[in-house]
Amino acid sequence: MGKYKIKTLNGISESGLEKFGQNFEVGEKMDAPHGIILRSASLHEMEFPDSLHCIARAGAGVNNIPVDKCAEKGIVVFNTPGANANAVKELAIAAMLLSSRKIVEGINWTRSLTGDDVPKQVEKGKAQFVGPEIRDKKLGVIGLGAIGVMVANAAVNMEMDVYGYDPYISVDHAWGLSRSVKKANDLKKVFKHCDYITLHIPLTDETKGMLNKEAFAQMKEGVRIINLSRGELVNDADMIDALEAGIVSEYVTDFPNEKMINVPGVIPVPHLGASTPESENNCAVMAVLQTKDFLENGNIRNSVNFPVCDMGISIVKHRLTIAHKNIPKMLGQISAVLAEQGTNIANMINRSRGDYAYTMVDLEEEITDENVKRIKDIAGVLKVRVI
Ligand SMILES: NC(=O)C1=CN([C@@H]2O[C@H](COP(=O)(O)OP(=O)(O)OC[C@H]3O[C@@H](n4cnc5c(N)ncnc54)[C@H](O)[C@@H]3O)[C@@H](O)[C@H]2O)C=CC1
Ligand SMILES: O=C(O)C(=O)COP(=O)(O)O
Repeated sequence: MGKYKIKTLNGISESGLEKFGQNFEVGEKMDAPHGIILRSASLHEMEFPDSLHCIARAGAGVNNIPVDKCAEKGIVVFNTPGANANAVKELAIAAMLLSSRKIVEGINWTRSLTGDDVPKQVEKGKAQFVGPEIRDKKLGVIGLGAIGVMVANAAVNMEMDVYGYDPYISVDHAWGLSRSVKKANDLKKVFKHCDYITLHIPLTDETKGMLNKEAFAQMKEGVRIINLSRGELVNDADMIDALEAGIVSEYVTDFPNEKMINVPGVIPVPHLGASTPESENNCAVMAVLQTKDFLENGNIRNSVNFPVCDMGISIVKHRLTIAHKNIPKMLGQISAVLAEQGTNIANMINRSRGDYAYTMVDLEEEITDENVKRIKDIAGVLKVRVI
């Protein structure tokens, strides 16, 4: 076959793209791509061509991708877990300090000073920018994944009293969490006790609008809220009311919109969470290597809609990969087609995840086009590739 075609959306770091190598053609304009690599661009309105096998989000959040629609078409969606977590952790710490110490107002005021006695004006005027330290304050971390764990641990190191809430925490992340972080069994505990609350959860149907009127009503007066996760996790109208009422004293958001940018107490940041050279490189390298391994060998790592499935480098005549529904009799029907052709199966694995499954078959002989079509026609088969 010819070269694999990769379409890029958003600026993807060159240090990642160069890892594709000779077998790949990469560019913003690409007809009938086999893969797409992107950051935050929305794919919700995009029509996916039949050629498309995979989409890689160089980053964490996949709410810009119609993940279920992709699964239905057998398109594997990847992300790059943890690759930008340190960048977001550092901004979260900065955000807590920005929300406390009136740094932005102070800088803006200082820049407005004129005359030849600026040092004198500074000393006289600084009293208006007093703000509290974060040490000994209570911080609630909602979501203890790659970022939340790092933020919680860093806050412990800054001598904060940290509460963590995550009903779905993974074993690995639980292992990484400082023992000083207190477990909050419900959000009420976080809302009631915390002076700072930081969100590190994905945007899903469950989490949309999590911080709303009811939530604000339970919070400590003057709470500072950090949202480097997604704008829609917070109900904007309710946040504006909570700011006006003094329940929330400061709201740092990495996802500002036209309603919020000039509201007093809002500190709007232009989605800078992952904007460091280190995290842009990490994400791009991971997204590229996962895409390359999938297209060249059919292996799946870090997908958000298909299971982990890995048979190493393909060294046989042909490797067949089949994305299909997780329903009975699939393996039997696939192997029946191969048996009828008299083809020996050298190796085969099948993995499932929720409603979807993935099967890889190494064959010692070529499979005929007709038999590939027969496998494609099995009810429940979503996509078949011969590598
Ligand atoms: N501002 C930026 O540039 C960036 C923003 N993000 C956002 O941060 C989010 C988190 O990123 P990671 O920590 O890397 O993801 P992650 O998948 O490692 O962690 C998410 C955590 O949230 C937990 N969670 C899910 N639903 C929850 C709920 N209802 N209540 C409490 N916890 C819940 C999960 O169990 C998981 O531990 C991303 O989904 C993305 O939206 C991520 C990277 C950069
Ligand atoms: O990884 C994420 O979820 C982010 O929000 C980062 O977005 P970006 O890649 O900087 O457009």
